Amino acid sequence: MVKICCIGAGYVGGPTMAVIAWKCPSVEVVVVDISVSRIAAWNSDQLPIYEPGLDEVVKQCRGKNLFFSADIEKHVSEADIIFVSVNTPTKTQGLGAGKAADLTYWESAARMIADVSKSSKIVVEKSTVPVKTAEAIEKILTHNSRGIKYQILSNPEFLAEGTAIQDLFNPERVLIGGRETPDGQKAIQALKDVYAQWVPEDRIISTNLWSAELSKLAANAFLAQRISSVNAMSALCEATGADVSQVSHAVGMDTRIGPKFLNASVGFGGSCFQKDILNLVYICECNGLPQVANYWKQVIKINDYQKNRFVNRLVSSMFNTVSGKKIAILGFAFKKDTGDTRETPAIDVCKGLLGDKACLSIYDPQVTEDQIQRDLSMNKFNWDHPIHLQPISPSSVKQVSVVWDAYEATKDAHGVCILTEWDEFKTLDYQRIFDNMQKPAFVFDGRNIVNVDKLREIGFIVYSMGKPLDPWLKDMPAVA
Ligand SMILES: NC(=O)C1=CN([C@@H]2O[C@H](COP(=O)(O)OP(=O)(O)OC[C@H]3O[C@@H](n4cnc5c(N)ncnc54)[C@H](O)[C@@H]3O)[C@@H](O)[C@H]2O)C=CC1
Ligand SMILES: O=C(O)[C@H]1O[C@H](OP(=O)(O)OP(=O)(O)OC[C@H]2O[C@@H](n3ccc(=O)[nH]c3=O)[C@H](O)[C@@H]2O)[C@H](O)[C@@H](O)[C@@H]1O
Repeated sequence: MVKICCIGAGYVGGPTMAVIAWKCPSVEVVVVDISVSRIAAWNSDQLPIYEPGLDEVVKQCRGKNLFFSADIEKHVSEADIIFVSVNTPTKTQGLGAGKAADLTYWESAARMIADVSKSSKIVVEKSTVPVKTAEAIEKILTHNSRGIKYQILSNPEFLAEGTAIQDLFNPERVLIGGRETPDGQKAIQALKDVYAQWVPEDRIISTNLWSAELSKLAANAFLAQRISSVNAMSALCEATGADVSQVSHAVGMDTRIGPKFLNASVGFGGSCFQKDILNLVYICECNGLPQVANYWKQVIKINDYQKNRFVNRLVSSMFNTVSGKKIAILGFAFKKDTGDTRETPAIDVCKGLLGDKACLSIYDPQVTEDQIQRDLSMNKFNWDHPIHLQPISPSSVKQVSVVWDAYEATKDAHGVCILTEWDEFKTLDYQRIFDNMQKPAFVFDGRNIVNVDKLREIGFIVYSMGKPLDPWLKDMPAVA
């Protein structure tokens, strides 16, 4: 029986291994983590992450060929294939701070593998890492090998949160990079054999190590670039009276461009887009390519501009002050169908409004009060570390209350901000919300999910990203 061990029981390690276990009953899969509480949660009825369809897959396999354990060394030493899916956050200090990937967790995992291994291993990079990381890992392993052979593979993950199980069941491609040596090719084949249990062979592609590592950074950069492109257009739409949804539709009908990933928004979030682009920028700079670095930097700059623009629109349309005003925040997760708040645009928008002394009442169906308070009091980049190593939230932010109902959040509010596109926000009783708000009542839709005409009929002043402006907003001072 092939034994797989995955180091890192997070958003990638957990679902990916659960699906491998489900699809490969003859493989034993153990997921290990330094966070004991996370492992306990994986072994309970309340999984540590919310992902549609995940519960069922875990329940079917757990205890049969899928295990979650904090006994890292035992399971690493017994495994044939070791996936490493640990955090690779942006460095906060020292060389490359604010850009380079922090490989501390990766390196400590690699050293531990070298310490405990007694047989040959295939070590698979599942985390997103800088190009050439495999070389560094190879050096750590071989310099400490005591005669044991290691093959390093790069097998980046392309799943998106909220659709992870669907993406893993039916991936558009599985990418495996390895050494172009006979041993390297043998290792690629061994991993191919696992995926081939359910992925059609033509979708499993193999490349050299560096192409696989770079393809992952490139894919995320291209995706984020699309969003920044459409968001840049949204600003121009507002200035000219064009409607960004109509522009996206018309542009996306060109099959060379395609219709997906062209929704204007308050900005992209999530744990990876910004981190991976910063990482790419750093790699370009280190390779003497400042023009290329600057090109990709713009994707992040437009994203920051979009979040600022949203806050400025809000404040300027509410008589240039939100001091002491209740603002309802609907949605805090970085996208729907996840409870993940890493780099969610809601953090920047909320901090912007708090900076103008607003009182926020926040509702998200999947995010806890504790998480929101932590996010609003934590420094940038401190969030992407193992939970037990994160700073303890100093004190809760006083002007923030977290409620469990959209109607409660909006009661007596001056304005409503929609920051996550949860389906339930599309079907709220907006007449009821209007009746219970201060007047004039504002809606700022950062996800373009409400029916603008209907809301205006009710009496709301509505701002929707990239849509023709409400006459009220046209008269307000120009914004950034
Ligand atoms: N979240 C996502 O949708 C995707 C993430 N990725 C990449 O996958 C990697 C992991 O991301 P997530 O799963 O989202 O992070 P995560 O934070 O949810 O999970 C990482 C886990 O690794 C554990 N860990 C850290 N160091 C460890 C060590 N030395 N030994 C054992 N466990 C250790 C942490 O306690 C944590 O539970 C990152 O490189 C990310 O860029 C790639 C594709 C999608
Ligand atoms: O490396 C990763 O972590 C993953 O990053 C993204 O997945 P994810 O961040 O989970 O979610 P996306 O659906 O890509 O959304 C990212 C952000 O962009 C925003 N977005 C997305 C699409 C769009 O048209 N407009 C838009 O603003 C979303 O609301 C969200 O805030 C990629 O889609 C995955 O392929 C990749 O594996």
